[in-house]
Amino acid sequence: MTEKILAINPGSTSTKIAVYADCREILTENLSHSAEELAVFADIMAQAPYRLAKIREILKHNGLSLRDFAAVVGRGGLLKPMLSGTYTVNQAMLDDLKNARYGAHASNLGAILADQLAAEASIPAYIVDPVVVDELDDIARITGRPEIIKKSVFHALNQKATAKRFAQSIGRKYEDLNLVVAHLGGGISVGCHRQGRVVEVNNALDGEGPFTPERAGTVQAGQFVEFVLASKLGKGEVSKLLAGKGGLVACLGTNDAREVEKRIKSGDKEAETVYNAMIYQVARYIAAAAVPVCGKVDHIILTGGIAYSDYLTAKIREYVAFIAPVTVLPGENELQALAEGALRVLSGEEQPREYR
Ligand SMILES: Nc1ncnc2c1ncn2[C@@H]1O[C@H](COP(=O)(O)OP(=O)(O)O)[C@@H](O)[C@H]1O
Ligand SMILES: CCCC(=O)OP(=O)(O)O
Repeated sequence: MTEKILAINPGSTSTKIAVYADCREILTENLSHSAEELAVFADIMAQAPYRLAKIREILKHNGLSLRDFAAVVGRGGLLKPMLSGTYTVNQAMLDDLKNARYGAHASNLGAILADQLAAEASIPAYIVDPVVVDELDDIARITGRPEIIKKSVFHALNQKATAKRFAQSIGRKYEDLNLVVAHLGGGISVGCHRQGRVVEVNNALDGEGPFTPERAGTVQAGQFVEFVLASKLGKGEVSKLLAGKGGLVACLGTNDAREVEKRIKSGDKEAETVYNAMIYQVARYIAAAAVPVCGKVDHIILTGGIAYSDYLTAKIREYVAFIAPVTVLPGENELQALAEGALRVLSGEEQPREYR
């Protein structure tokens, strides 16, 4: 029997949804939310009714009822560190997300929206490979301050789905390869996938890694402390300096890499200098991600929205081709990966995991 799945991927500036009949996509929509639209909400949780109404409109417009679905699946947000897999949305998870117990990010809405819609049709709600999938080697967790332990926060869903798809495309098993995967989007994460496990990756949300369209990435800690103390900003505002108002937003006033490239083409030297610096930082993190496998990288994969840029991918290739061949798989496979994760559970191929 054909199982219909509703997949929901809330991002910082968009809500992407898709409907799958088994693994076949029959509808996809990408709703952009402008900064002005979102500015009226006090925090991310307050956006839930607004985003929910938009999803309902799409379903109605396409003649779909929640009763048509076997399950709803959402992107997984900031929760406790978790193993890769499909999780049933439960009360413990909803409580942690609603209270932003492990931090606030748009992905926190994935389980909340999936749960609300699924409850109305008495069908299950799931999340798959949340941003807190943790497969780090223990050595990667240690920092020079014993009270600060590195956390794994990255584009786990797209990184793992893209890496598995790449392995399949070359007739190899994901678990037999050493891959470096760079997700290049609003946030950027660069992971070392050693035989099916992401043993090292920058924390994409928390001031670690290359700077990005909207994040500061790694900044020199001493200077940052001085700046924050002198600024007298509150916690929320300081967090925004790192994620939301950092990177290209801070340096060039836009989070749109396409706009930056237009400026470069029209001779804007400042845009060129900043964008090239971001590219250089991504390349450095790719080289660093070769360390856990002592340089024995089978392949480097560039993915995410900015990987559509020939300008950027050509420059990264130039920097890192000495390590391993580079393949560009632009965009993200997140909605498909969500649907596949739900289907594996519905078909009995995989047991859903429980969040405790
Ligand atoms: N053809 C393109 N060339 C360069 N940048 C692009 C292109 N298409 C999308 N982008 C950029 O990709 C970024 C968003 O990537 P995406 O992976 O969708 O983000 P997120 O990680 O927030 O889901 C934006 O900065 C956007 O400008
Ligand atoms: C929270 C880590 C994943 C991430 O950065 O997602 P976006 O790039 O979609 O903000």
